[in-house]
Amino acid sequence: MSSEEGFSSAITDWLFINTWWLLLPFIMLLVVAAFIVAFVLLLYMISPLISPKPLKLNGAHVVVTGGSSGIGKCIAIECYKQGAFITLVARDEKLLQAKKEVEKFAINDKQVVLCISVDVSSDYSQVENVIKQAQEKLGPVDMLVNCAGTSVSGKFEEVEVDRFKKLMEVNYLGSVYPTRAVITTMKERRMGRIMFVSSQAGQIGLFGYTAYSPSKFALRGLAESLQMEIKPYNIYVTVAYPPDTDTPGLAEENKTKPLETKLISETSGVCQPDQVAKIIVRDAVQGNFNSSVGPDGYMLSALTCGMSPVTSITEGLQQIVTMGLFRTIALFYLGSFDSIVRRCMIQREQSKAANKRE
Ligand SMILES: NC(=O)C1=CN([C@@H]2O[C@H](COP(=O)(O)OP(=O)(O)OC[C@H]3O[C@@H](n4cnc5c(N)ncnc54)[C@H](OP(=O)(O)O)[C@@H]3O)[C@@H](O)[C@H]2O)C=CC1
Ligand SMILES: CCCCCCCCCCCCCCCC(=O)[C@@H](N)CO
Repeated sequence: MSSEEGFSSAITDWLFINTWWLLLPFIMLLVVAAFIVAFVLLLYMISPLISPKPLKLNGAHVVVTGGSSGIGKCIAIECYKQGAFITLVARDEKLLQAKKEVEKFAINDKQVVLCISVDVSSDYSQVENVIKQAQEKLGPVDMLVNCAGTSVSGKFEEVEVDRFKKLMEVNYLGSVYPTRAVITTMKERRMGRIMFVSSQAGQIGLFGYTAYSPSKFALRGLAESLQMEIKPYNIYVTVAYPPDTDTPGLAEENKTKPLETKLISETSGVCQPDQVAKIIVRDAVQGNFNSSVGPDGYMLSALTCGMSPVTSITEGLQQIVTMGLFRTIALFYLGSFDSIVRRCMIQREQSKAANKRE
């Protein structure tokens, strides 16, 4: 080996080592950049999962539509027990009786229950006016509970055609109007809670609920769209999906309920309104998008979560893990609902035939 060759290989070695070292900062830069990208992606993924700060009910102004009876009245009582100021909204004289009942649960002598008589579904300017009056008396609304609602059950062709419109007006527009009336102030204050009381029949369409279910499904669409708009303003929406609940409303509905609807609804039993109210208020205070009652309610909510927002990491994980299992269980339920409907039909036809023979 000549001395010249030895010299050039020494230079190449030297150059190689030097290039290596020259590259090292770039490699490190790449690694750091990759970490930053991964971190930002992770933050991006979990950002919708970060739970909001709970709302303090003590001293808050809570408006409850449908607050003169059933679930609404119990929600008002639950909030009053935690120190809230209440506005009860409904149409008729049950209001004054309800006011007295709620007042029994005062925890301090400053608390007030205000009653407002209005039909939440007929005229927006009227609703806007009464909300203004309530805000003048008790301050800006911190939480709006849209609970005014009514139901009709019956076979599609037997439900009066007017009823389809009426239910959309009361259950859907009757929730749009009060929400529209409070939203601007809530956005200005960058705080608030809006609750919609849907129903398990707003997650699954059932025999006998062709008029009622759509009006409750509609609330979910409204809630999802609205939540995306108002989340940056720190306002949180909750949709509650209660099962049958022992209220004057249910008693009225039961008078004309088809046997099929009764048998199918029995699956998730009958709840007490005060228990339902406790769960709903807890979820609204925490800012949970979804509020369900009981094991069937839990399964239905996981199963129908679709593209609805999540409010905790555990909720998201539970949905991911349980989806397939719950769908499998659901297929059995659907099979049993179909067989209830078929059995009822056969029985009816047999008794009709027997009546003819007589
Ligand atoms: N009970 C149940 O099984 C279930 C009920 N739900 C839902 O929960 C909500 C409450 O139900 P529930 O407690 O049983 O009902 P109730 O019939 O016991 O009470 C309904 C309340 O809404 C008020 N209301 C009805 N229509 C209007 C209107 N147009 N304007 C203003 N207020 C009105 C009523 O007062 P007034 O008549 O004086 O106006 C009353 O205060 C409803 O939306 C219902 O669909 C959901 C799942 C199950
Ligand atoms: C894994 C899947 C589980 C599936 C469980 C399905 C249970 C269905 C029961 C539906 C009950 C509907 C109650 C409607 C209540 C209502 O809104 C009216 N009473 C209002 O007056």
